[in-house]
Amino acid sequence: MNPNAIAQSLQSFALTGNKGLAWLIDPDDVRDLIAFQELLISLTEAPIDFILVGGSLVQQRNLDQVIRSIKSVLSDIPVLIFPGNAIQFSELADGILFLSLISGRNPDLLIGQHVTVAPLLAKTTLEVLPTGYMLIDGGNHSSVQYISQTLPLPADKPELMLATALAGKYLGLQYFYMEAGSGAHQPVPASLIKSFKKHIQAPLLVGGGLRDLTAVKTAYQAGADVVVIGNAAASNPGLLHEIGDFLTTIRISSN
Ligand SMILES: CC(C)=CCC/C(C)=C/CC/C(C)=C/CC/C(C)=C/COP(=O)(O)OP(=O)(O)O
Ligand SMILES: O=P(O)(O)OC[C@@H](O)CO
Ligand SMILES: [Mg+2]
Repeated sequence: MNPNAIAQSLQSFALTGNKGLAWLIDPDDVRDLIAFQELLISLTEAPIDFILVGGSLVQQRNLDQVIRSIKSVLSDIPVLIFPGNAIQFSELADGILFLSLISGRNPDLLIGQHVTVAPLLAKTTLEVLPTGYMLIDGGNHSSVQYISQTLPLPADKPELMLATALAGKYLGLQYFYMEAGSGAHQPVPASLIKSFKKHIQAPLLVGGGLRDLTAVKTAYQAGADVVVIGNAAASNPGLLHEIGDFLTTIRISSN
């Protein structure tokens, strides 16, 4: 496999204006492997660009098993670790979002966990994607906020988000993830996404509280390159098909 395949794919979304779809699987939610395999099989036709695997907590040691299951059914979709901490590491993944929580001031999540896992990463072929992770206030307390013990960026202060993102860019971060928090009451506002994209060309992932196609379209129209769907995919896997149909239509009409 091309060692930069994921980076190139993310860059091409940002360069071409094509839109991407990522499905977030929390390994803690995978308790019944047979039901999980059935869910994967039901999604073989959905045009999912990336599968993210991770969570704020680790309650079971099943990361390898979950990735093996994904690979056995959806072998062509890159699997990226979306780590809450350095424990969430598997050589079976294709890449890792090497998150630095730049909206916060917790050194362990800016550089600490990274030092712990870097020597292991150096021994693998995982693609490492240096990513500025910005937690945005989604109207409720998220697991990320609690676990990280950090304050989210205010949702109505684009200038604070932009200063943070620019600092991340100048530090060399190449990808950005605007996160309202899993299950956010309000997703990241379009105004923040627009403000980011007006000033920064880097690929932008947006997630947290995107529950329906309307919310996803709003994020795309504002400039999100990739949207991340977690909870809503678990309660309604049909949403991934709906987004897929929408993407197929816009990809055809832009050709
Ligand atoms: C680079 C390495 C190894 C670690 C970086 C670790 C960092 C910066 C973490 C940021 C803070 C954090 C706790 C992120 C978690 C992100 C994540 C996987 C969220 C998924 O959603 P959950 O927060 O698990 O949602 P639920 O509460 O719905 O389970
Ligand atoms: O579970 P949801 O609300 O879709 O959030 C997805 C992701 O952004 C969480 O890290
Ligand atoms: Mg979780």
